[in-house]
Amino acid sequence: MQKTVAVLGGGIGGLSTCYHLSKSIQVSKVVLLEASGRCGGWVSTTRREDGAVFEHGPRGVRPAGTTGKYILNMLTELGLESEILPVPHHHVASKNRFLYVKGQLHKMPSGLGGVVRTIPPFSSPIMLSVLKEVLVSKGTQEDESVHAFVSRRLGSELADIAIDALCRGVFAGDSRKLSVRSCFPPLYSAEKARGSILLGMLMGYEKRPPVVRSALLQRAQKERWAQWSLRRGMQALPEALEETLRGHERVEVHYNAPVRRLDNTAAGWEIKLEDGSTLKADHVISAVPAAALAAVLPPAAQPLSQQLRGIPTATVGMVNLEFSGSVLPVTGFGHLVPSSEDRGLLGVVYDSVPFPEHNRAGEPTTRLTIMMGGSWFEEVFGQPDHVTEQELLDRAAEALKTHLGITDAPLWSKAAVLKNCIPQYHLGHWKRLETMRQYISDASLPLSLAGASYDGVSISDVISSGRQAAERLLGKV
Ligand SMILES: Cc1cc2nc3c(=O)[nH]c(=O)nc-3n(C[C@H](O)[C@H](O)[C@H](O)COP(=O)(O)OP(=O)(O)OC[C@H]3O[C@@H](n4cnc5c(N)ncnc54)[C@H](O)[C@@H]3O)c2cc1C
Ligand SMILES: C=Cc1c2[nH]c(c1C)Cc1[nH]c(c(CCC(=O)O)c1C)Cc1[nH]c(c(C)c1CCC(=O)O)Cc1[nH]c(c(C)c1C=C)C2
Repeated sequence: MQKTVAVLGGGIGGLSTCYHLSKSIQVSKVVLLEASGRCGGWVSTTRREDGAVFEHGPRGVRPAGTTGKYILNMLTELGLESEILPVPHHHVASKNRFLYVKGQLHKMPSGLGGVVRTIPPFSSPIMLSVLKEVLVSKGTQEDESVHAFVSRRLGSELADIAIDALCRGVFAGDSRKLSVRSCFPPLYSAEKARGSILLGMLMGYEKRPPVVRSALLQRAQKERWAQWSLRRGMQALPEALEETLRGHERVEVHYNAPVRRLDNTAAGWEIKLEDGSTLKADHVISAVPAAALAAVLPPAAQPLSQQLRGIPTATVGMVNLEFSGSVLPVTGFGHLVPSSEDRGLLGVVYDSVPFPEHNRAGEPTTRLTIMMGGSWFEEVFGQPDHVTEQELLDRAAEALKTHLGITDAPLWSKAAVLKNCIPQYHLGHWKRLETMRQYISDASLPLSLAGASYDGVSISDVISSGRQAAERLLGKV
């Protein structure tokens, strides 16, 4: 097989796809087509001259699970080992996460002491709900909302407060709409395999593929890393991937190359770009958001486009702030706000706590990120295109004052609306994926799907989706 493969989208998913394709001599040419003038997609870092680093997208990656382990091996291959900033499990940013409920910050229960006692805002010990969970009979539905699943198994209080907030802190989404099967596969699989989340966690619920234990992975396990970032910010990861690809003779990287139309001909794909030029490819791997792929597929693939358009997204209002000195009344990773408390304010990340290395040099400062909107964006702020930076800054300042008592004027700020930045895996997402993949197979379309729209939104999941798309094409899986 000597193929030309076009990869659509230069986010972390598209870059990972190209990286894995480039390792095989079966592919004669890899062409990466990215609409914007930069790589990385939602992975975006501001690096100031005084050394301060601000994240506008992802800020930490979990090394847990197969996908988390795999990415550590990739960091070694990319020569990024010395850049890693690990946060171990015993770090205060791993132990302390807060919920803002009824006008007060509450530390989320953690460790044995935290789960055996009644700790506000909960009215009974979490351990009690967990032990009772073993006795709850197994669900029979093919899918369930995250909220319904947790209410049924662990009680409505945990679902209303903790799980509602968790879904906002990962998907910026609504636990009453998000699918447990697609958003939290371990919970769904544990119940299916063992009849209980607790038993599933204790006894195991799936076979995990072996992962090569590189020296870095062994170090992460020995030091018990909970998450990691990079010294020059998360953007250093797509930059390193891009640099590696640029040095590769079989890879072409095109920026400012928005794909406008895909036509499937007898000789393969004809890819029309915005500038009117056309490229040919034997296979296309799409790593653009589902709706962006739907917009460029030919009319004949309408059933697929319709399914792709059915994957919703959430918009996040994001404000990065820097303050002089130490302004936080508590220390930890940050706090989340359940939707019952404030629909528009999702949470606040205390960036300086896990990553003080990203503070400016020479002067003590505090960096915070306030995240707003998500599934509630339009309801609270109106149309994303009409929301001003000042509105976001004012809303962030109000939250910092009421939640944390911070009234100082910031030294530096940046506000942005991240339109449609997180895909929402709503109830039945798994069935939609099955229908789409069946269509691609039945129609013999030389097309693969990668990126955050399908099988996980975390950096590790998205990198893994690119690797899997490449390996399937190369016949390894
Ligand atoms: C605010 C926020 C915080 C997050 N925090 C974390 C975190 O802490 N940890 C974590 O693990 N994950 C986090 N994530 C999730 C993770 O960052 C994303 O899921 C991931 O970066 C998505 O990568 P992607 O390549 O699938 O998509 P994208 O980043 O959306 O990349 C797609 C690319 O396709 C391009 N494109 C679109 N249309 C076309 C076209 N027609 N032609 C050519 N190119 C096109 C776009 O310009 C873009 O560059 C966060 C995400 C957000 C938004
Ligand atoms: C307040 C909004 C958000 C915060 N982070 C995100 C949003 C929308 C986005 C996000 N955060 C994480 C991921 C990756 C998920 C993964 O599987 O690794 C994404 C897409 C990591 C994460 N953040 C929180 C949790 C519980 C997780 C899962 C992994 C982990 O346990 O570390 C909680 C959390 N997120 C935010 C805050 C303020 C917060 C808790 C205090 C911000």
